[in-house]
Amino acid sequence: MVYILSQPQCFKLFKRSTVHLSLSLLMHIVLCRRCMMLVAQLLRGAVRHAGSSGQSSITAVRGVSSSSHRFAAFGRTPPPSCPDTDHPKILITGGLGQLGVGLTKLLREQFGKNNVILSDIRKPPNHVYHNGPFIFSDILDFKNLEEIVVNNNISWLVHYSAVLSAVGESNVTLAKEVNITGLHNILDIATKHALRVFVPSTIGAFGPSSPRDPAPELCVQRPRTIYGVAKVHAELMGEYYHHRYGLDFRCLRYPGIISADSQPGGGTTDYAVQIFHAAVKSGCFECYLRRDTRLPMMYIDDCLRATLEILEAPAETLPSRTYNISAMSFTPHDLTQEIQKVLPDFQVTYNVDPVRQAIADSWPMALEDSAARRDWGWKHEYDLSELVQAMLTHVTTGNQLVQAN
Ligand SMILES: NC(=O)c1ccc[n+]([C@@H]2O[C@H](COP(=O)([O-])OP(=O)(O)OC[C@H]3O[C@@H](n4cnc5c(N)ncnc54)[C@H](O)[C@@H]3O)[C@@H](O)[C@H]2O)c1
Ligand SMILES: C[C@@H](O)[C@H](N)C(=O)O
Repeated sequence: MVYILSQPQCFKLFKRSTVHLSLSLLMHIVLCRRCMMLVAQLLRGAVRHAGSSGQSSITAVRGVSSSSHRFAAFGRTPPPSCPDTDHPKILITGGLGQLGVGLTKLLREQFGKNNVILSDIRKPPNHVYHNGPFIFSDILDFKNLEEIVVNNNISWLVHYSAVLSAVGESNVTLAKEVNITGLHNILDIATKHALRVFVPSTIGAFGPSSPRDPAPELCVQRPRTIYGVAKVHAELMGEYYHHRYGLDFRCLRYPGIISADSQPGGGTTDYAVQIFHAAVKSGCFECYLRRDTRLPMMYIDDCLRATLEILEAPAETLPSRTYNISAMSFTPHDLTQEIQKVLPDFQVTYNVDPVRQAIADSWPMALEDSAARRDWGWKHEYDLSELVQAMLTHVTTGNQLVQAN
């Protein structure tokens, strides 16, 4: 005899957390699709469990249907009651931006696919969705964020959600909400649930009265953008929570990050990504910054490795909780010349955007990062020539793949 259950019937069945589902009973019922996924998870856990204890029945997970978010997460990640190893369980907010997908890949390689949950308020592309756990999370929704942290047994939180410098100047209200109110939610939840929390800061946390060449770790910070003001606020709040409540807060001031397979999200340094795509596709590029605008920059692989390194660093090696990290500094003209060594016909023209130029002029030309090198062994691998080689190779290969498909 076979029983076919509808979704509500399945919910009822699983809601009774004390019920024991025997394997023979399961063989006679056909569950709805979502519940089949849950049962598969339970069976996997039971097989592991049976291997050690010899039991052959499965206890339904308590309260499994009490929340749709929790249920969705169970469908895609192991239940919190069966952590597969001692690895941290990591949540990345704002993970669909320029940096999040790459960091997710690196952290999954290090800690296991199911231990890293990517989240954002946008719908992920198919290849991201199918690559590991993804969940909707709006950092402005405190309750939803806390529920995700608790239900998934999160121990580390990487907070990437942000509104970047140029977009922030065009929508100050949104930047205040996401970059300040959102950060408060993150710090409060991280403190309440004893999480390790990583919040990136930026060269944008310095301003025109900061020393510019190079900007040291500790100096005057009076940024002129809402993005920069929010990042100084994040640095200070994180350090305050660390000293006041013992929060394990870790922060790196990133330079402008350059990546081949992810697009920048509306910052002032975006030109340094766009230029490579233009060089490969059309052989010409119109730059919105002046040719002599020198800014600190870094290849994404170095940035993500630095992030993993500070996340893993033993607390006693971190006398400071906010570090500069640096790799190279260049102007649009320097970058053009380096690209022209490979693509001699590449042409760049300049059409300066006054908003982004004013932002860039208020930022440092270089960062001083000796504390990171001394305290936790930071070392960059990519200088300008290696960056250009890597970017041109990746962008060209990416283009060929797109054309081939
Ligand atoms: N990319 C860089 O050059 C650079 C340099 C310095 C610092 N940073 C910092 O690194 C972090 C990641 O940068 P990025 O370049 O990937 O940013 P991005 O702008 O590309 O992505 C930010 C993500 O945040 C998400 N987001 C916006 N509002 C949200 C909300 N309410 N809830 C949840 N998510 C929300 C967006 O959907 C987006 O996917 C940011 O904090 C940024 O300030 C980046
Ligand atoms: C520098 C960094 O914070 C970001 N890329 C921006 O330009 O806004």
